[in-house]
Amino acid sequence: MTEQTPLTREEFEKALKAKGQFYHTQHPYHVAMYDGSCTPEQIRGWVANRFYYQVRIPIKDANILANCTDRDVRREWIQRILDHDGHGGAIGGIEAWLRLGEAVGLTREEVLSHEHVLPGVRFAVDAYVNFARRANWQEAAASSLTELFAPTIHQNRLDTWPQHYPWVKPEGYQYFRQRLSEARRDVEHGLRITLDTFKTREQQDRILEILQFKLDVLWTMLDAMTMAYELKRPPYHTVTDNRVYHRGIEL
Ligand SMILES: O=C(O)c1cc(C(=O)O)c2c(n1)C(=O)C(=O)c1cc(C(=O)O)[nH]c1-2
Repeated sequence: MTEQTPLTREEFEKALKAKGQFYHTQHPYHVAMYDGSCTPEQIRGWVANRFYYQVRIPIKDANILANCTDRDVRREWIQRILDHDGHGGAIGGIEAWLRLGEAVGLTREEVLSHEHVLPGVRFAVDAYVNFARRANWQEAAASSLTELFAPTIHQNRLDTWPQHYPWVKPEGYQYFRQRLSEARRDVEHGLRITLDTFKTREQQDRILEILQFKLDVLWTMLDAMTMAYELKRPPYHTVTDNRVYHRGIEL
């Protein structure tokens, strides 16, 4: 079998960016969020479920750090954990997300308890964390590259939510504001690692598939929320109105 010609650095970057067409911005749940047609229950459901992603991201990044043998990379990567957990006088992303929860009418306790987190969301997020735990650190770093497509998403929320959802308290928007610059910096670092590391066509194809896996994680989270909050078919809806699905156990 002849080896396939590797993509040049520019071609590889272009192929990674082309994956943006499958970003969760195209999911109907997100589309509804921007055009103002989400109900308060759908907004609250999204905020409560996405909190599970927020709290798992630093654990995911700690796994990457644990596997990373490059001191310079570790010195930069650690910033991601500090951004989410907070450091010095700055509140982190997790605290900012809890304030978003309060701004949309959820209590801190309710969000912190994960009581609204749907099994499909848990499974998707856990798959991402487990991937980062097992993969080599360069592949795990590449899986964060969906953030290439995220800066506009945060800006879109800042542009559209206040007019569509005036009942959301403005204090809630801090998270989206702080992510604008953080996401740009993270993605620049992740892209540098990816382009510097993966040089053969086989490796490059594998990274494109890993990025697709990460897109699948994000899309699947929204599918689970669609079932529960739009189609009113949460797990076990044919049996009970109670939230009987598992909570509070670490798998
Ligand atoms: O709101 C979003 O749509 C969105 C998407 C993503 C992403 O693409 O994974 C992240 C974030 N937000 C985000 O806020 C965040 O901190 C973050 C970290 C990561 C990552 O994979 O390390 N993705 C994302």
